[in-house]
This record gives sequence, C-alpha cells and structure tokens, in this order.
Amino acid sequence: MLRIHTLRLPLSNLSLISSQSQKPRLNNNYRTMMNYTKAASSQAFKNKKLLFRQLFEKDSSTYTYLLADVAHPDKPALLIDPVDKTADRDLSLVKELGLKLIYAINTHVHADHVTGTGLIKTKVPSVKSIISKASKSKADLLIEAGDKIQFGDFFLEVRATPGHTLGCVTYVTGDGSDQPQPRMAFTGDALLIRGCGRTDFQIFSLPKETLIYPAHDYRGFTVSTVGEEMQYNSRLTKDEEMFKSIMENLNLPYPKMIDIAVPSNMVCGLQDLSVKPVDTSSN
Ligand SMILES: N[C@@H](CCC(=O)N[C@@H](CSS)C(=O)NCC(=O)O)C(=O)O
Repeated sequence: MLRIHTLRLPLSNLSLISSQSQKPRLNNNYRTMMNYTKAASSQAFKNKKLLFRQLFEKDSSTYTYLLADVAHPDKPALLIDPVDKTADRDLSLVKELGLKLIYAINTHVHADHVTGTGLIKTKVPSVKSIISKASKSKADLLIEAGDKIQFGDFFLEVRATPGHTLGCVTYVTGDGSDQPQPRMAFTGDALLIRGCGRTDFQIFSLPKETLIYPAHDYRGFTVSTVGEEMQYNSRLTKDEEMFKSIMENLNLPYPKMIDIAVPSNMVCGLQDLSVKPVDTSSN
C-alpha cells in the first residue's frame, strides 16, 4: 500500500465557504496565466476555486508557480520554486490578491539560481519552507514520495523523480473529483517541455572509471563504465531530438508481469501470499 502522509496544516479544520470567494484582479504587469480551473461535470469540485499563476524570472528562465484555494475563507496559498530576485514581486502579488501564503516549496536544490524561500521566510515568518528529504538540504518540512501538501481543500501529492538531482520531486495536484481537473504536475527540472533536465549532475558526474551494473541487459553484456557509456551509449550520445525520436520509436510491448509485479512490489512482494505466481514461461 502506498504510504501517504498528510502534512499538518494550520487551516485544515476550517470549512469551505464558496460564496465568500472573491475574484482576484488580473494584473498585466506580471507574466502570468490565471486559471480558475473548471470541472463542469464534477459536483464535488463545483464550489471550489483554484487560483493559479505562472510567474517568470528571466535571468535563470525559471518559472515560479502560485496556487491558492480562493474559495476558502483564508485563501491559503503556496509558491513552488520561488527565486530570490523575484521574491518581492511574488509577495506583492500574494498581498494584492489577499492570499495567505503558507508554504514556499522547492522541487529540488537548484543549481542556476538562489531559491526565494529563505528571503520569503524573513519577510513572512509564518511561511513554512518545504523540500524533499532526499535532497539532504534544510527546510521546515522535509517531504517524501507519497506525502500530501494540503492548502485549503486542495492538495499536492509528492512523487520522487530523481535524475537531474537525486532529490528532485514532482508535485501533482490531487486525484479525485473534488480536485482540479485536469491534474497539474510541477516537474521541476526532471521533465521540461519537449526536454528534460540535464543528467550530468547524477550518474555522468561520477568518475569515468566507475563501474556500471544495470538491472537488465538484453544482449549478454554484464558491466560497463561511466566513461564508456558517455562515449558509446547509442541513446545518451544523441541530441535531444534524436533521443526523443529513439525513445518514441522503441515500441516495447506491455510488460507481461506489470499488473502483478507493480502492486506486489509496492509492498515488497508480500501482497498476498495465497496467490500463486503466474507461469509466464510459455508467453
Ligand atoms: N545556462 C544556465 C544553465 C542551463 C542549464 O544547465 N539548465 C539546466 C537546468 S538549471 S541547473 C538543465 O537541466 N538544462 C537542460 C537543457 O536541456 O537545457 C546557467 O548557466 O545557469
């Protein structure tokens, strides 16, 4: 079973009063997108309003995201990946819209800019900073895969998405008819639009002589090295377009065991000992 933690929230016991929601003004001075997410078919979502803004920091080309439950009396809000240079801008927007900023969150330890979370906390001390435990950095709250970050009646789920950095996580809006649809995933640098974050911070940052022992091999190889893979890996030596094309054209079949293996492996293989393993040897 998936381990779910819900972070304790100061606002969790307050009820939702949709009629008190107030439409924030759209300020054209910001590079923003406002989305009062609609779920026409969802009765559960009907009385809820997510405010969403995409903000931009030009020197590092970083997006910061502001989310708030504006149907909630306190309008609790959070910022994902704020930048120090634009912290004042973000806080002005929060104030202008009458929001209560409760969390300043990072997807990972950024290498190209200084996070705005520290600065924001000095200006609004009640704000709690959040980052993954796997990032090995400091914050008020260290989250792990499966945790939920609640703001008003909305929440973000945490998914581990290492690769660019070890502690990279993706924050996904909640699943369920009372949560915004379509769901939104804040991927940090793990997945970029038509690209992905660089991987040389991880495996390819190891010494070239490091031995590589993979989980699978389909051609009879047993071991390689970082240097060898940097030079000869037929996928990772290509440019982005070619890499995408190769991956899109792999056409691998649906793994035979996936429906049994995944649920079972989520509980270390001990899902239900009365169920006999399926014989797939003839497939
Ligand atoms: N020129 C920038 C750094 C650009 C860069 O390396 N971006 C990273 C994400 S920030 S560490 C990345 O993963 N890029 C992937 C890509 O496809 O560009 C600077 O010096 O700050």
